[in-house]
Parts: sequence; C-alpha cells; structure tokens
Amino acid sequence: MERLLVLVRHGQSEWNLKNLFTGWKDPGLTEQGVTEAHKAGQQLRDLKLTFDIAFTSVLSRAQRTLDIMLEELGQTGLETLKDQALNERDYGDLTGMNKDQAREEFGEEQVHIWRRSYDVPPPGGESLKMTAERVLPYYKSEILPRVLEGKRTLVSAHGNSLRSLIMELENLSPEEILKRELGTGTPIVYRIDENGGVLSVQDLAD
Ligand SMILES: O=C(O)[C@@H](CO)OP(=O)(O)O
Repeated sequence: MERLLVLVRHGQSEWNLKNLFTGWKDPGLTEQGVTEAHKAGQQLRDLKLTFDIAFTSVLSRAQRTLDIMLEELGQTGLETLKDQALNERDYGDLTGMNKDQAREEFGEEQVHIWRRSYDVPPPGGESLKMTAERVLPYYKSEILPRVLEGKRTLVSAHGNSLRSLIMELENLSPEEILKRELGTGTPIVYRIDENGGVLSVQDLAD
C-alpha cells in the first residue's frame, strides 16, 4: 500500500516580501507567491501524484497555496481539513516588526535566537518547541492515521509549523532542524512505512 505525505510551505506572502515577522497575521500571497504555488502544483502533477485528502492552517496564505496547487492537479474541491494547529509559530510582540529593524534594536544575535533557537520563545510568542507541542498532537491524531490507512495526503502550511513536523519525521536534533530552511512553495515528498517512519524523502527544491 502506498503511504504518501507531501508537505508544502505556502508561496511568498506580502509580509515575507516586506521582511516582516508574520506569525499568526494573515497577509495574502504576492504575485511571486501565486507563481510559486502554481509551480508547486505543476511539480506534483509532473510526478503524477494525486491526493485523497488535504490539510491546511486557518491562514489564507496556506489555504490559497493549497487551492492553486489543487487547481493545477485538477483536484479542486478535494476534502480539506483546516486547523489552527498547523498555523505559523506565533511571533508574539515581534509580529509586524521589520526583521532588519529588530536586528538594529535588539542585536543580531538576540534576533537569531528568537528566530532559530529551539526553545527560546520570542517575547509573548511561541518557540519552535511550543509550536511542535501543538503541531505534533494534531499530526498524530488527524494526519498520520489517514496516511497509514493509505490516503494520499497533502499538507499546506508554514515555515515553522512544518519544521516542527519535519524534525519529528526525519528524527532531527534541535541543532539540525535549526539549520533547515524551507523554501516558499517547495513540496517535500515523503513515503511512509506502516509504523509512521519515513521510507524516503524527496525535496523538490531546484
Ligand atoms: O515571519 C514568520 O512568521 C516566519 C516565516 O516567514 O519567519 P522566520 O523565518 O523568521 O521564522
């Protein structure tokens, strides 16, 4: 039985372009983001992949990316579960702040710690560890059971919600996941074994 799980980070958003901390804010995709979403869908189509179910967050950049990919796949209207458990990590007080300005105000090192440490949350926000503590229970209760029963599954979500999931899937240490940057609109294709372990991973970044 095929057990397929594809993860995609949303295409470039208006706030990615403006270099702002985004978190739970809900900017739309840029034109480039729309193009990236079409390309992601085309890449999946070229691999002849189709899906039985999709998951996304409650944020429009991930939902729109999913809709565009489904259009490319000829699968609009696919059963889709939307849940805030898959939202981007909450950036707390940094939300809406320019990342370069934050570096000037708080220093390069502090901003790097807030962005890429495993368990230091930004003020009022979530660390990657806290993000994992909501993403992984949702993955285990809603997503993985479907994958294990053979439903080909597409997940459209966010840089940090997906990093917390990839850390678990690929068994990465906090140090390893911190170095892992996910490109916007880049599908990662996993084949999963009967116990939920990863048989193979294919990153479609070019
Ligand atoms: O701003 C954000 O919400 C995220 C993802 O774009 O940024 P970072 O790469 O700093 O975690």
